[in-house]
Amino acid sequence: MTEDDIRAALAPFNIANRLDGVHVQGGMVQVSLAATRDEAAKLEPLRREVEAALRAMPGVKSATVVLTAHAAPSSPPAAEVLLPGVKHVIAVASGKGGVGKSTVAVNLAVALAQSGLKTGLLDADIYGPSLPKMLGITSRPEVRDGKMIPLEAWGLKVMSIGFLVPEEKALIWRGPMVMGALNQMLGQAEWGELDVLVVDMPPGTGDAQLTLAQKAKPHGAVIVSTPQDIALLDARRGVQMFAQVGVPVLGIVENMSYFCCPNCGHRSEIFGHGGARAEAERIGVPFLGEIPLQLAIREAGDNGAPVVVAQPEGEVATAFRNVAAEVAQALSR
Ligand SMILES: Nc1ncnc2c1ncn2[C@@H]1O[C@H](COP(=O)(O)OP(=O)(O)OP(=O)(O)O)[C@@H](O)[C@H]1O
Repeated sequence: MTEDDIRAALAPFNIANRLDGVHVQGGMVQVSLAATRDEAAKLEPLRREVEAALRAMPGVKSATVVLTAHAAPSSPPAAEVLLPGVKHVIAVASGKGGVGKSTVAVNLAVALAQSGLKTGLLDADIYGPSLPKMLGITSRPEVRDGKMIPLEAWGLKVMSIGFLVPEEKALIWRGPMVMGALNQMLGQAEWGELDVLVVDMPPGTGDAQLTLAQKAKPHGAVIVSTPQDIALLDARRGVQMFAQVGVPVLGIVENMSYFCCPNCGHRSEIFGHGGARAEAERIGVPFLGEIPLQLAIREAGDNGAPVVVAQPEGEVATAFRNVAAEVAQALSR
């Protein structure tokens, strides 16, 4: 049980701007929250809630949360200065797993880099960090002066939770440990100056996703969905989650939109077609484009060279570049 574990456990409470001190010793925890005298009574229920949550953590023998009666610091919350050199953070998210979120995140990031923007990619998918494989990265980041140096691939700076924990173990990590690792990648990696950092979010709309959305403070989110009804329902939840934390949705991408037989050219709409465009119109967010279901996309991902690199002139690369252009334009607005 470390200070970082406690800080990570406190993340969902969104009290970073009040955190005045965290002390941990032998399973005993004390947390101080800054509050003016006038605020103390109002904050008492929150104080008790935080204390109860800490006491329920495995490994915590005792926990006390105190309100320190002086002015709350006026500096911005810690999360806002986690990435000082990064101009824009974009979250790529999906309401459900397996819809091609990581594939879109990788190709979007490479397309942004190809357009001349200094781009980073952060694989925050705790349920299955797949970006190192998709980018052909086999090494691990160096640590210099206590900071991890992101690896470079296809013009991107890359960090992945997969660098910090073996893929098969990510799932069984406890929440605080996962948040600790994500904090490390957000705050203690040497990202340097970046125009855009693309964050591949864990699929779904649970607590981990919400906390991460708050921590990474994205300037916008891209939601990936297939045309299928069930995936669209989940995508809608994703849009709602970002609205809850005040992150604008830059748009929806429809992945696996259609399939063209490479032999006869016949077009099949395996998961339906056009659902994401209709959904985007319904909820009033931009529709960013359609990506077909194509063998080349899967092969490129498995071979460690994203399709925008492997087949830069192809239909799919063009579709990804159009999505990147829309995203870059939305950010510049
Ligand atoms: N348009 C596509 N055409 C062909 N294969 C695709 C396409 N999009 C994704 N895939 C393949 O589908 C599989 C799942 O994709 P991916 O890992 O990107 O999904 P995900 O939504 O990030 O999944 P998870 O929820 O597990 O993180 C991968 O093997 C990928 O190569």
